[in-house]
Amino acid sequence: MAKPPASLSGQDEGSFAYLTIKDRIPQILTKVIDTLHRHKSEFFEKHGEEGMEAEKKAISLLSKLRNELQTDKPIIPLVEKFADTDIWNQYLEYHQSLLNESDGKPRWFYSPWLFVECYMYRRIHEAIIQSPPIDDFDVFKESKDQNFFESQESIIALCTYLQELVIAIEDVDENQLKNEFFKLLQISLWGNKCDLSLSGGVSSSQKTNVINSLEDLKPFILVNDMEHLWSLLTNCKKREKTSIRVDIVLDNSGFELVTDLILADFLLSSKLATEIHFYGKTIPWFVSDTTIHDFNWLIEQVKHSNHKWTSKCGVDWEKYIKMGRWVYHDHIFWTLPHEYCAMSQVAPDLYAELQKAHLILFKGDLNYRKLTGDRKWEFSVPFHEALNGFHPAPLCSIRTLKAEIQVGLQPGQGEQLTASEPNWLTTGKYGIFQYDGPL
Ligand SMILES: O=P(O)(O)OC[C@@]1(O)O[C@H](CO)[C@@H](O)[C@@H]1O
Ligand SMILES: [Mn+2]
Repeated sequence: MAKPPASLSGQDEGSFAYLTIKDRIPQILTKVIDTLHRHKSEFFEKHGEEGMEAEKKAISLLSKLRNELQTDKPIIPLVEKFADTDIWNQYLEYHQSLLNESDGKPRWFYSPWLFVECYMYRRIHEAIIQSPPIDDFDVFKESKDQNFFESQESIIALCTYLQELVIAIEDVDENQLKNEFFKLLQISLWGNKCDLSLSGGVSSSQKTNVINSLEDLKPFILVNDMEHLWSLLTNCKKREKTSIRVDIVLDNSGFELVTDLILADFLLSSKLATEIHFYGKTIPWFVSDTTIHDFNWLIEQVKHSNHKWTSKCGVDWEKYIKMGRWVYHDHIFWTLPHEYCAMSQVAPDLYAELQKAHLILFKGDLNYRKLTGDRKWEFSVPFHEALNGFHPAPLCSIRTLKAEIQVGLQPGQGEQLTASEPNWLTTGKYGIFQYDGPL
């Protein structure tokens, strides 16, 4: 197989990677520092003087980090001892070994963007865990929760839609069922527009009812493999009958997570699947990504809604978890900097888990970057090739485009878009359902 192309990186001045490292990441760091400041009295109430000292320590570590970044200092090893520390430091050494002597050390604007951006979030976590007793503070929790509350109207509309569908599901014919499946897939796709790291942590919630916009948004789906997903699941149903497992590698909490849970509920209610496995992040990640706390918190909120159909969703979701029909998994691999083609080597247990799925849905932009290695692929390279050997089970990326990477387009399609709309890759306006697996 030919060597994969070079990584996206901050070396390319003016690129989205460059602008992210130069502007967006420092902005996120500043916001984190501000969040800690604002929680000062809460830390004092909870932990007394010690809490205040911890806040100071975390802020000084984060200010140091911001300075390292802005002056393009070398990437330094992690110092604390956490479950993933050695793997991170080995990864850093590996990148060091790739450089010639004249290149110096891995640096913020020089090394692969995927590496330095993941490293930044890991260093934020390091600053927090080095600052007990506030070492379990999630610096992004507030904005994730705010996104959920600001999206209330859309959430209620979606929950109502789902419950009305579920009541009638026995009478829905095959064609209608397919139509509903496609609708809920698209809702989950456009739910990915709402991540908070793209907006530099500034609120980005869903205020309109997305169900009514689906037809208008269709032209913006650049790769649409929804039919393959339908064939795959209906064929599984015809053949296997007993168990059909769909795994969802989650992305953002708040509104996007609701759209994913609605889809997951529909898969069970329609019997297109019999069990759903979710994967979240073990540490706060890329501002809005889902941790187990966010997952449980959101279901609890939905359950206690004073809207009848919304709370019915929460009650059902909790029941699915109790029955083991919904299973949540944690794994440190998801917050490492590795491309997914390295998973079978770095996290063979996780790879083996994913192999049990009949279909894996990868939500969001960062998952796409890791699936394709965040490299400068030509737009027309087949998705299968860009996956570079990562094929645990049939899989599909459901992503709105928020980074300068896209494969599997028709010849000339990417170039045409670039000519007419220079920012098409990074605004989240376009989306894909990109499938890889047997047809
Ligand atoms: O994975 P998500 O939530 O869809 O997007 C994460 C994201 O905002 O972070 C990166 C830049 O900071 C971009 O690649 C991408 O837009
Ligand atoms: Mn995200």
